[in-house]
Amino acid sequence: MTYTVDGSLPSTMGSLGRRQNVIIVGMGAVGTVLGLLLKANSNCHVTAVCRSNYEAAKSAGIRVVSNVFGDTMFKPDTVVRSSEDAAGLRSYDFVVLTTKVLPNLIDQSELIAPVVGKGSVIVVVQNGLQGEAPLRARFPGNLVLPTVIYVLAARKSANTVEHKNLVRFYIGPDSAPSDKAPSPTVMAPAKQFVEFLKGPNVEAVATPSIQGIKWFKMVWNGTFNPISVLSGLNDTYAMTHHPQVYKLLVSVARELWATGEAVTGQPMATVNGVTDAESYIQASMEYHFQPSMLQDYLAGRPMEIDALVKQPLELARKHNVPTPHLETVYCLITMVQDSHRPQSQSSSVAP
Ligand SMILES: CC(C)(CO)C(=O)C(=O)O
Repeated sequence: MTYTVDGSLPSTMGSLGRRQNVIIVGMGAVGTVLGLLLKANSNCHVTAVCRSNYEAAKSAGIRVVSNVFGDTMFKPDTVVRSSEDAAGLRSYDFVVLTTKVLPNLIDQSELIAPVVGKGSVIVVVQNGLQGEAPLRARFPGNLVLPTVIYVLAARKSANTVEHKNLVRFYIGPDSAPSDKAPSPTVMAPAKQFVEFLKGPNVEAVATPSIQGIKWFKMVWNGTFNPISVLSGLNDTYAMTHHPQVYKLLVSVARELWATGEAVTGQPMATVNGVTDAESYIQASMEYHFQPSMLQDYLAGRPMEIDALVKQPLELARKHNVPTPHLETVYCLITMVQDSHRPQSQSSSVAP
C-alpha cells in the first residue's frame, strides 16, 4: 500500500491487504528500539540498514537490554549494508530515518534516495527542528512526517542497546498552527504508523500539530545535551543536583521556551505536568541519564550541535528573543567539538 501527498489513498486503506514494507535507515539506539517494536507487529516487514552492526544484526540480531521489554533480540526481517543494497529488494511503504542530524557530514536525502519510491512515506525520527526541510525539497512527491521520540536508550556495543525507560512517540504533518487542519488523508499514514508501534508500555500518538511538541522537546535537548558535555561529562542527575549548573539549566531552558513561543506564536505545548521551564528541568531530577550528545562525545562521534543549539539560536536571533546563556553555551560547545576530533565520520551515522 502506498500513500501520496495529494491524499489519493488506495481503497485498501485501513484494512492492510499485505504486510507493509518498512525500512529503517540508521541502526543506532533509537533505530533499534523502533525496529524491535515494528518487528513485533505482524503487519510489518522490517528491513534494517546496518553499518558497523551489520554482522551482528544479520546473524543473531541486535540485543536489547530493556527495563521495559526485558532482555531480548531484535532480528530484522532483512538486513542490508546500505540503502543501495535495499533498493532492488522491494518497494518501501515507510522509510524511517533515524540517523543523527549532521548537515555538514551527512546528506540525509542522499542516504535514503535509493529506497524512496513513488508513494513512500518518509518518517523522520530525529532531534531538532529542521531535518525535514531538505527531504521535502528532494522528494516533493512524498509525504514527509516529522516525529518526536522520547526513548532513554544508548548503544553499548555493536550488538547491544541498553534501553532504560520510556517510549513516547508523536508523529504528524508539519502544519503551522495557523494552517487549516491537515486533511484526514495526510493524517492516515501517521495514524497507521502509530498502530504499528502501539503495544504495552509504548505511548504513540498521531497529532495534527507536531511543531509545538517538537519545540517542547527542543527545550530539553538544547539545554541538557550541550550542558552535559560542558559541565564536565555529567548525567541529568548530576547536573540538576549541582546548584550552579541547575541555575544555568533553568536559564537556558527559559530562553528556549521563549524562543519556541515566539517562533510558533503559541504557548508552549506541555506534557506530563510540566508547566514552565523550571518544572521541565526538575522533571529530570530523578533520572541518571546521559543525553545523546554526551553519549556521542564519549564515543568520539560528532555532536548534533547544529540541530540542537545553532538552529534554535538562529531562530531566537531572528525573532529578537534574548538568549545570552544559549549564546555562551553555543560558543563553548563549538570549541569543544573543534578540539575533540571525532574518531570517524562513519561512526556518526547511527545515533
Ligand atoms: C530526550 C532524550 C533524552 C531521549 O529521547 C533525547 O532526546 C536525547 O538524549 O537526545
